[in-house]
Amino acid sequence: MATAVSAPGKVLLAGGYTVLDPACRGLVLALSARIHCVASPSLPSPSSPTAGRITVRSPQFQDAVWEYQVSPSDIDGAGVSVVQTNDGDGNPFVLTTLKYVLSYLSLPTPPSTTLTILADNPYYSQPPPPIPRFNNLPFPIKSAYKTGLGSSAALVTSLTSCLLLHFSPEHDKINNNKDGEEGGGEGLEKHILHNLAQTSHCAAQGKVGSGFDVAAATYGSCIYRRFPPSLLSTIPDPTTSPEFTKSLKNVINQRWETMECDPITLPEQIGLLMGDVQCGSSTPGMVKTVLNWRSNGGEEAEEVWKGLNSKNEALIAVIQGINNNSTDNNTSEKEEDESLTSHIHQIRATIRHLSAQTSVPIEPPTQTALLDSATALPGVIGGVVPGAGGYDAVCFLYRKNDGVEADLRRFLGEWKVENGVVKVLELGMEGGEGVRVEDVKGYADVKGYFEGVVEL
Ligand SMILES: Nc1ncnc2c1ncn2[C@@H]1O[C@H](COP(=O)(O)OP(=O)(O)OP(=O)(O)O)[C@@H](O)[C@H]1O
Ligand SMILES: C[C@@](O)(CCOP(=O)(O)O)CC(=O)O
Repeated sequence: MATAVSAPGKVLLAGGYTVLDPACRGLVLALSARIHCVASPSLPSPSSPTAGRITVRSPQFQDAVWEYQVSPSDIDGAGVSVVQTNDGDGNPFVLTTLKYVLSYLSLPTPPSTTLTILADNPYYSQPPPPIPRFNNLPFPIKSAYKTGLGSSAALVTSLTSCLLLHFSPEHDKINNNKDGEEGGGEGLEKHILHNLAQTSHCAAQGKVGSGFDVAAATYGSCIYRRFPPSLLSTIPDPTTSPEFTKSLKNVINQRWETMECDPITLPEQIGLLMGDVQCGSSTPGMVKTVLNWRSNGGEEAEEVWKGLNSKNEALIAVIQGINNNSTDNNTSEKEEDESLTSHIHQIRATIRHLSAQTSVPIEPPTQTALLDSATALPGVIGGVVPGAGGYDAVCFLYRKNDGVEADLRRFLGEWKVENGVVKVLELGMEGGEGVRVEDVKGYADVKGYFEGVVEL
């Protein structure tokens, strides 16, 4: 029997950098661009042993097959051993997730299994339409231009969930009840999926990001407050420590009480449009510089940081206010739009100040020109350079009135950037669904991608 799961991508509309601080919250929207993972028994192979052989394939890309042999560790209590057996580049996100999930399950010799990964098109810059679903890109993953939608977080979350469901005979679904609710319902609890995906993702990245991307991949759109970073530093080295498995299970099975992921959506009449500016940025370097500036900047830096956080909170409050008042007519659409526009402007002004203070191009001048010109179009409420900022993508909010989206698309299609024009990413906002189980029949149109498996 095959198991299929998908998890959504993200856009951090407000809270870039400040969300790294557990005292601050960020506004993250889950996107309809998903990464799918399908686990199926592998076809028997005369050259490999049947137990402990895991093959991971990402068939949209060149040379994207990773074969692993899984076996018990020589050290009692250490993580299971997962060794790549084929040549070529490794994939740290896949390897670490396998190691952590199989150790959590205490499964050192899983049955021979193939995991097929399929990513929706908006994660990477694409040729002009029409293109098929799960378009094939004729190069390795490392040569793909990412659009900043959190491919690694969606991948790790769907792979974690797929492995847990496929190898846990007691669960065939995900429990969608809110974590911690009394009388909780059946299925694999989301906080276990989340904690395990978050831990694997941080370990694979080699740094602890705020984790808003894994939270959105698991729980959907939310107002996010980071877990305490010290939580993960208690987990010792998986290869050498006899305490690894015990410590991992302990961290995964507890509730991460101070982390918050409160559901939120954009008001119904407000649309989201994202554009790929096709240049790319290096997030880790930008984060390091901003955090150093904060550590060394004394009271002045602290004031900017707090000011930015309170402006982010104010935007969140306006969105929640519009959502709560949607049935009373006291506030006109015009007033709502003006309030949103003004709050977005204030956040951007503080971000530009932060950019100037740190010399980090969070909202570089070329993006300022693009955002300001687009915001001047009728019905366009405002736009931001999301997340870490830079040159990956832009994100706009607009009123869903006749013609507004079409005008904005036309405008972006004519706006010149270094490598051409801004390309609209074909995606929308999702609500609070997050990671979900998929029907394997839904992949019938892309059967050719599923090599080496017994059945779909
Ligand atoms: N379709 C895929 N199949 C297998 N691995 C993938 C796939 N997409 C992404 N990855 C893994 O994720 C890595 C990219 O992760 P990275 O964190 O750099 O990007 P991202 O999560 O998309 O970016 P951002 O955090 O800026 O949104 C790739 O190098 C690869 O290891
Ligand atoms: C700068 C930061 O706050 C946001 C990065 O966002 P993105 O990956 O650029 O969407 C880092 C983080 O939260 O992990």
